[in-house]
Amino acid sequence: MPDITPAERQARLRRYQALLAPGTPLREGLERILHGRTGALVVLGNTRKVERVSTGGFGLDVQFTPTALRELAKMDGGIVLSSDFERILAAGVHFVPDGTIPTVETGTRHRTADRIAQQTGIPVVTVSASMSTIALFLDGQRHQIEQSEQILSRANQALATMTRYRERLGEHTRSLSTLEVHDQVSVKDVTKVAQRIEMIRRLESELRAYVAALGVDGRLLQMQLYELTQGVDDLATLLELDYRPEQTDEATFRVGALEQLTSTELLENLVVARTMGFPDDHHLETRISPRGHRQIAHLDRIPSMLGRRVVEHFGSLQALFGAKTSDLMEVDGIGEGRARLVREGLARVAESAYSDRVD
Ligand SMILES: Nc1ncnc2c1ncn2[C@@H]1O[C@H](COP(=O)(O)OP(=O)(O)OP(=O)(O)O)[C@@H](O)[C@H]1O
Repeated sequence: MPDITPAERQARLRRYQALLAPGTPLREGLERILHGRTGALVVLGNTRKVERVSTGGFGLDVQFTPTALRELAKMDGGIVLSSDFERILAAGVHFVPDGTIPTVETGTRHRTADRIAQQTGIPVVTVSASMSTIALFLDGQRHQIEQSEQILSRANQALATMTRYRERLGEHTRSLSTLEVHDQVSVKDVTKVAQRIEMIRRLESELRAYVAALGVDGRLLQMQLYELTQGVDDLATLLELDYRPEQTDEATFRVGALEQLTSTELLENLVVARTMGFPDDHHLETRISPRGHRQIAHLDRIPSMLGRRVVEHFGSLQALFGAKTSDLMEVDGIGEGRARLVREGLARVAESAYSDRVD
């Protein structure tokens, strides 16, 4: 395969995993072959390069159906599908890829599949008669196509971890809110929230891969994932708006920058602080004050544009806490009703902070 970025490689893998996910016609055909205890070698597309490594067999060009695939797999040799996977173009094909292409596979079916995929750039799926497994050969790598139960058990573990991460994120943001009211936030308190956001994002990407591989069996998981990740991106944005140092621009202060860290680095608060863009003169204990975006965004019935305007007018959460209804009415778009809503909302935030303990 010509040079492709790791992200493109990942996207390509996801696309083929989705094609092979439970519930798709291709997966159904492969499952039938698996349960019939025969094997198969299926080339997922037809190009000049594929033709060049194909010999013998029967030209068919018939509609793809799971049953047809299962029946044709009984023949010796491999099967070629059209590039849109809608038609079976040939069966009983003997493939002769370049024998010098390195492969770690042992059986002839799997060695051939690996080499065809490497030589032509077209993915190949195998069903192993002896091992009862389905594998996808793509970009020089073998990917096991697992049964839903196996994927689900790992996905459920990841989901349980995600639930714990989400709880911890909730604890850290509540504690941040309390500290904000007392104007006692330090760099460390913000990095702790950012670190949890990044951990959730990492796990989310793992769980998305499970959802893709599970196909129809992944619907419940998808809904649970949606619930658990809701609001996380907004939180990251609000954190950036609240704590971006004066002299720093938007591109240099980003929670998203944490994606470049290794999992060990992500646990180091100081590394997190530097990576997300706190300047060198900020230490973990350096006091910082929020502008108030996050607190205003959580107030009911205040549209976000208006909320931003209020924050920009006052400049800091502390100034907002000190604002009277008449001060708030100086902001364009804020009448007496909304000014009261903001006042009462902020008073509730302050009250709940005084009833919470800060740890
Ligand atoms: N070059 C090839 N072209 C097409 N089909 C092939 C080729 N080589 C092997 N096969 C298919 O694979 C079948 C079994 O091969 P073999 O058992 O050696 O491979 P394997 O990789 O160990 O597969 P399995 O795990 O299914 O036993 C052959 O009967 C044939 O249908």
